[in-house]
Amino acid sequence: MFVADAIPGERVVARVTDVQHDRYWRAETLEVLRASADRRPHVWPEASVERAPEQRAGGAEFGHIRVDRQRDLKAEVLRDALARMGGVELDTPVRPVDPALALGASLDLGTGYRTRMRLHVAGDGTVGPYAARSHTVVPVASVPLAVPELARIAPIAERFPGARAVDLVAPSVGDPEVVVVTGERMPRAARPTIEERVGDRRFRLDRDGFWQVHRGAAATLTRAVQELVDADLFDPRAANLDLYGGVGLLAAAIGDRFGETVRITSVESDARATEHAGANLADWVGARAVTVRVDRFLDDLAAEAGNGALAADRARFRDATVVLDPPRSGAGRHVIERLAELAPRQLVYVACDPVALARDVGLLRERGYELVEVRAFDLFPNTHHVEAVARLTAIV
Ligand SMILES: C[S@@+](CC[C@H](N)C(=O)[O-])C[C@H]1O[C@@H](n2cnc3c(N)ncnc32)[C@H](O)[C@@H]1O
Repeated sequence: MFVADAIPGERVVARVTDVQHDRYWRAETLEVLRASADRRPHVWPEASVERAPEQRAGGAEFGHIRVDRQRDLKAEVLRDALARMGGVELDTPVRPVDPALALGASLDLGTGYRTRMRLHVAGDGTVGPYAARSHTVVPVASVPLAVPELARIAPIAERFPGARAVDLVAPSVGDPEVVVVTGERMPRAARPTIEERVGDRRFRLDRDGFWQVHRGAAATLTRAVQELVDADLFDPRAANLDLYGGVGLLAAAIGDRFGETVRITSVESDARATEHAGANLADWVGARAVTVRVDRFLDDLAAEAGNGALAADRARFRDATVVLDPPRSGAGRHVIERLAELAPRQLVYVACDPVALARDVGLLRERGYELVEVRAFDLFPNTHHVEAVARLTAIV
């Protein structure tokens, strides 16, 4: 039974809300009878267990737990998923974002870190987050997970009749913005762009395009990918890949680590992101960005191989390093099978869902890869989410 708003070991009164699944049910806490020593006042008063469940703001479902216990719980989920689905026994601590990269976020409270946040709009124009597990808009007096400059300008007391949503965006370069989403489609070329800085490097992207949410996330993942790639296995001339590449963040991480001669192709399905990636990666003559779904890209490579690709081409993939950073659902069986056929030397897998990662690790282990190392980062404090970066190498 998954009991929302409780902590393992507590005694609570809970209401069962979902009995549709064979293997688990869901419930929500109504009252805490014996609290855990790790319970604290919720960081977001409107999400507190003292409110009726349907009036609790969603998006901060761990906010009632001390932050170090939150990390332990996430580490347990990762360990359990890797054991059950990946077939690997591995203890991976979940690390807080390095304070030097967290730039003002509170590591003790897990607040002040979100550079992106969506407020939803109710029928009467009021804005707020959705209540947990529903589409009811909950009015709030603050947005504590947002970076301070967004928290200051969040129009939580205003009304936006007719709008679909209100997006808050705080890029690392320039001013924070409030964007009223109306649902009208803007011509591609007219979409506003923003700039993000990671170390000394700048990335351009659409204002509503994908970028890592935590203020320190892009730098944390850049560093993790750079440290996890095994330099002895890295060949700058191989057909290196950055799959699900967005605007080129992780291809640039590889480029910055291994120098200007690096060959790497960033593969991304969103055409606008790829256009930006092309420009963001201009420092490397051997870097390119292509707009295509990863499964299609790998299918085409497989078809070429079937048509008698040159041995030299096949070797360029076998010598390659592949970074992949798929959406929450993970890469999945088809992509993993195709990747395993190309047999690159090493994979660095960036995952925002430990269960999808564990499933894909299991599939890769059945196809000649071993899991060498996993690092996990608390890029979403006060939520159940955790980011993990794994290195797998081909067993020769
Ligand atoms: C988690 S983001 C990672 C982006 C980038 N690596 C970064 O860190 O900024 C996943 C990206 O994959 C893209 N994407 C989703 N499904 C895809 C697919 N089937 N093929 C290619 N790209 C896809 C999304 O548009 C998004 O940019």
